[in-house]
Amino acid sequence: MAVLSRRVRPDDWKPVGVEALEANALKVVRSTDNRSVIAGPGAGKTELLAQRAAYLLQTGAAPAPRRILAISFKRDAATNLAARVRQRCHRNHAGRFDSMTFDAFAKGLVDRFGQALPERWRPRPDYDIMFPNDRDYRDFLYQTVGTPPASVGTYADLQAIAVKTFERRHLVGSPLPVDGWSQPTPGQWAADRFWQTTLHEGKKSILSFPMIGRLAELLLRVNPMARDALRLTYSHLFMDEFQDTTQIQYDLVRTIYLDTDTVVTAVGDNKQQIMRWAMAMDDPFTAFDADFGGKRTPLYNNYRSSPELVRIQHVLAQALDARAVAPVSKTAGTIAGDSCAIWDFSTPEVEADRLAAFVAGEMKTHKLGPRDFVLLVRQKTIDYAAVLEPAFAAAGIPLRNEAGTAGAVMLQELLAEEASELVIAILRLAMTKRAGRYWTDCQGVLAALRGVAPDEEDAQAKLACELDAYAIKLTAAHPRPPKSKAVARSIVDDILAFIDRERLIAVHPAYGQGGWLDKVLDAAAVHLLASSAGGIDWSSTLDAYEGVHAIPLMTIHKSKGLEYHSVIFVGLDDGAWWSFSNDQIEATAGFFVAFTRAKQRVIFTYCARRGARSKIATLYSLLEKAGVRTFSIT
Ligand SMILES: Nc1ncnc2c1ncn2[C@@H]1O[C@H](COP(=O)(O)OP(=O)(O)OP(=O)(O)O)[C@@H](O)[C@H]1O
Repeated sequence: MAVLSRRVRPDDWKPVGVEALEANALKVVRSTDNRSVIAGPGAGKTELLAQRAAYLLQTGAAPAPRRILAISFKRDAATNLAARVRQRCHRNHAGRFDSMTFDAFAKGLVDRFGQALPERWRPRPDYDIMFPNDRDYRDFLYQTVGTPPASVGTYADLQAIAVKTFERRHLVGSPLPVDGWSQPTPGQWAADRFWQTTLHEGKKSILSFPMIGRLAELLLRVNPMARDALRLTYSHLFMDEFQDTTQIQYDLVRTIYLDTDTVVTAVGDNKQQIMRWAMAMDDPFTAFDADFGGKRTPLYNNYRSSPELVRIQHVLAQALDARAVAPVSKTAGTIAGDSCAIWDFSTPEVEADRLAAFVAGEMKTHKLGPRDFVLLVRQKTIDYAAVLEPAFAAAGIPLRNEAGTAGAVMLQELLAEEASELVIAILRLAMTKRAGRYWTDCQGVLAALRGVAPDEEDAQAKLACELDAYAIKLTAAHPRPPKSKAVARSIVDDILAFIDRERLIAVHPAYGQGGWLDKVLDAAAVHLLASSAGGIDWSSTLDAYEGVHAIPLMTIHKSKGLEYHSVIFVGLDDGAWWSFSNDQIEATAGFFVAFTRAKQRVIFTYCARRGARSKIATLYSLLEKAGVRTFSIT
C-alpha cells in the first residue's frame, strides 16, 4: 500500500487501504465537530478511527506540531489501532499519533505531575500498583478502618456500607475534593481513611488504577498549566470501545477537553458492553452527547461477517436492543453447510478429539492457518486447555492458552508490550533469513527512541550501521536459541542495553514504575526459553514465542475487538455461565461479543458432563429462533 508523505488537499483525500467507506463513516472521517458513533460489530469503527487519523494527518486538518490522542481500554486494542495507522500513514505523519490505554494515560499524568498534588493526595514517587478485591475491602471496612468520630456516624453505619459497592460508590465514585470532605458521610469518611492509609501510611504508597484515574483528574483540576499543555498538544481525541468508559475516565476527559477546541470522536457499541463489573457507566454515549454536544452518527454496514452470520447476529442484537437496525453484510459467505451450529458431545475427550480433527481438516480444505481459528471459553481457560491441548497437539496443531502466564505477566499482555515486541524484532533481524520487514521496524523504533527524524539522512545512516553491527554481534554470540533461563535473560538484557533502557523508560513512563519493565523482561526471558524447547532453531523459536503456528484459546473478554475466520465456543452450559441470572444483559452481551468475532463460522459446543443448560435456556432459545441446529456427536 503506497502511503503519502506529502500534504493532500481535503477534497482529494481518499480512504487508504480499503476500497470505500460508507457515507456516514466518511462524514465522521472529515468531521470538524464532536461525534459519537454507535455501530454494531464489524461496522468498521476501529477502521474509521484509523482512516480519520490518516485524513487528519495527511490533509493537515490536525496541524503540526499538534497531535492526535487515541485512548482505548485494552493494551492490544491500543496497539492494534496504532499499527493500523502506521500501515495507512507515512511515518512522518504516524509519529504524531499517540495510541494508549486509559490506564497508561492516567498513570503517565500521575507520574509526570503527581508530585504537584496537594499534600493530602500526593503519592510517593515510587508508588506500587494494587488490584484490590472484595475481600480487601471487607477486611478494610470490618477491621482496619476503626470507628468514625461521632459527628460522622457510628461503627454500625460503616457496617451498613456494602462491600461490593464501596469502591464504585465511595472510594472513586466522584471527583476528589481538593481539601478533603468537609462534612463527610460515613462512606466518604471510610473512603478518605482508605486513601490516606494507602497514600501515606505504608512504606510505599499503593494505588489501584481507578485511584490513579481519580488522582489524574484532580491534578489537572488544580494544575491549569498541565491541563492547558494537554489541550495544546492534542487537536483531536479518539475514544474506542466508548461503551466501556467508566465515570472516572469520563470525568478525566471532561476535565481536560470539555469546551475546548480539541475535537472528540467516540466510537462504540452498547450491545458489546461487558465491563459493567469493572465500573463501566450505564450510558456514556448519552452523557457525551449532552456534555460535548456530540452529534450521533450511526453506521449500517458489517465488513466482517458473512450475510448468514449477520442474519443470526441480528437476532441476538435484538435481544439486547429491540431497536437495533439490521446491518448489511459486505462480505461473501464461503461456508457450504451450516455457518453456525451447536455440537453436542458425549464427553470432553471426544469433544477435544473431534474439534482438533475438524480444525486440521478445515485448515487443509480451506487453506487456513491456525490463527484463523479461535477457541473461546467463558472463563478458566486452564481447565479447558488440560483436555484440549493434548488432542490438538496430536493433530499437529499447537494450542496456546493466551490467558496463561510467563513469569508474572499474562501471555496476551506480554506480546502487546513494546519491550517484548522490540526484543523479538531485533532477534528476527539478527537470527532469521529474509528479515527485511524487521529491519524497517527496528530502524523506525530506534530512530523514534533516539529522536532521529525520518529526514535526517546522516543520522539515519549512522543508526543503520549501528543496527547492522549489533545484529552481526548478536548472531555470533548466540548462534542457537537459549538453553537456560540465565542465557535467555542475558540475551534480553543485552538487547535492552543496545536499545537503551533509559530511553525506553523515558518514552514509556509506565516502564519506570513499580518494576514493570523488569517484570516484562523477566517474562520475555521465561517465554523465550519455553519457546525454544526441543532444541529447535531460532526461526521456529521466534515463531513459537509469537504463537504464529498455534491456535489461540482465550476468554470472551480477551477476544474483544479481534476477529477470526472460525470461532469455536467451547462449553455453552450453566457451569460456565454460573452467574447468568445475576446480570442477564451483560452475560448476553458477552455471548454477542463471542459470536460476532467470526467472519464465516461459529460452532458452539456442549457436553452434559460439564453442566446443564437450563439456566442459560434463553441463549439456546435465541439460537433456535435464528434457526441454528444441534448435532449430537458421540
Ligand atoms: N470500509 C471498509 N472496507 C473494507 N473492510 C473494512 C472496512 N471497514 C472495516 N473493514 C474491515 O472489517 C473488519 C471489522 O472492522 P473493525 O475491526 O474496524 O470493526 P469494529 O466496528 O471496530 O468491530 P467490533 O466492534 O466488532 O470490534 C476488519 O477486518 C476491517 O479491516
